[in-house]
Amino acid sequence: MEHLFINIESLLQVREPGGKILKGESMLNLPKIDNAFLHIKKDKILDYGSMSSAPETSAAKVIDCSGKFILPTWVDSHTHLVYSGHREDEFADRIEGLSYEDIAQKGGGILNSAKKLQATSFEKLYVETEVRLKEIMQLGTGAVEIKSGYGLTADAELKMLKVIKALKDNYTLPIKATFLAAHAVPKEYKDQKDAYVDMVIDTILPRVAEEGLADYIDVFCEKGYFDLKDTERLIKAGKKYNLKAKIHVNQFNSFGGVKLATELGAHTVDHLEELTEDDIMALKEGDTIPVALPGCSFFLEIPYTPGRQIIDNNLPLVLATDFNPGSSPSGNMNFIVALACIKMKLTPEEAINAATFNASFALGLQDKVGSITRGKLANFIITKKIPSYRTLPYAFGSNCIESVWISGQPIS
Ligand SMILES: N=CN[C@@H](CCC(=O)O)C(=O)O
Ligand SMILES: [Zn+2]
Repeated sequence: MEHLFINIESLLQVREPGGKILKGESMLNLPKIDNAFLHIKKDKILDYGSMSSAPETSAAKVIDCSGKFILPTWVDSHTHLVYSGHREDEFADRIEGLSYEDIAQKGGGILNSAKKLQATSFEKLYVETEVRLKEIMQLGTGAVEIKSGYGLTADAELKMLKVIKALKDNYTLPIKATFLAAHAVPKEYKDQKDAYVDMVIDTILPRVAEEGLADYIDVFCEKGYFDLKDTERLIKAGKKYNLKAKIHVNQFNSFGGVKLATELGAHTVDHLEELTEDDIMALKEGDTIPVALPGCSFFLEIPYTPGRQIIDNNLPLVLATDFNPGSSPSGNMNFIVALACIKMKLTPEEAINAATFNASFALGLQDKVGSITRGKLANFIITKKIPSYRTLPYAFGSNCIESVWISGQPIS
């Protein structure tokens, strides 16, 4: 099946194949073609250009896009989409003055979600997660990373990863799975953190690798969770199974995790709300990609990742939702792009680049998604009739999306 989209007000993020991740000033450039056409065949982008060179074809269904913009779907490179139940009570506790740390200390937080998830069947967990996956696709996400980490036992971690595997099998959007058993020390291992890390490395990780259930390994490197030594052990253990590292780091404290992760060649470092000059230096010395999660800053009222400073240091930046029940219960990438502009002072062009093209590199999906490029997946957003693409972050609470296409099909 072929589709030809014509009279597109502006076709955004148009790039030739083989580009590199955007750093510094290059993030300001959002390449576009005004008054454009887009031609797709089956699940791929076949061609695009200005309307003056639009093909005359009877093979394609023609769709008029006058007044509308087309851009690649968002790439959400950091989510915890698999969870069971919610944590609204903790939300209310925080409104009454408790901090995220206070709640975790009383057995809430990640351990609360782990308790719920351990008691939930695979089938129910799949259904709960699928609802969220469908929701984020409607919101324009066309590739996503999903983590384990609310299991914290071999069985429950594998259950989570199998839910992700089932979603990979049942949906055409690219999904990457990340193994995050080192998300919190479970109650059963209280005061025996080393024994828990041993168990993760010696028992769960080999099974995860053997069954091919993960693409990445992650650690919550933070005071009260996992320290530098644990993080190093887990990154090195993942490497033995060819799992690159994506690390939760510097969410509340900066104590050397960024330097360690970059030196060990982590693929991404995510959060970075607390970032020192030394951390910036470490990022500049390596190839590790910094990922900001402004939904978490918004929801927990903690500092925003200094994205402006990261870009001004000629580094790349990626934006993601961190969709999870505790610190960011939203998978709305449109809101993330708006927050990045409003709170982190990114320009709309920088924010869109961080949430599409650069984000595809954070998942190793740069040959498949992230831009309008011949041969890439036909995963794109058609906006409503809006005055400018800058309306997307500007009208932050409005739904500017008319339809979302994944693998050459409109999703319903
Ligand atoms: N910080 C660690 N993990 C999640 C939050 C987990 C939770 O509160 O359930 C995050 O990325 O913010
Ligand atoms: Zn997270």
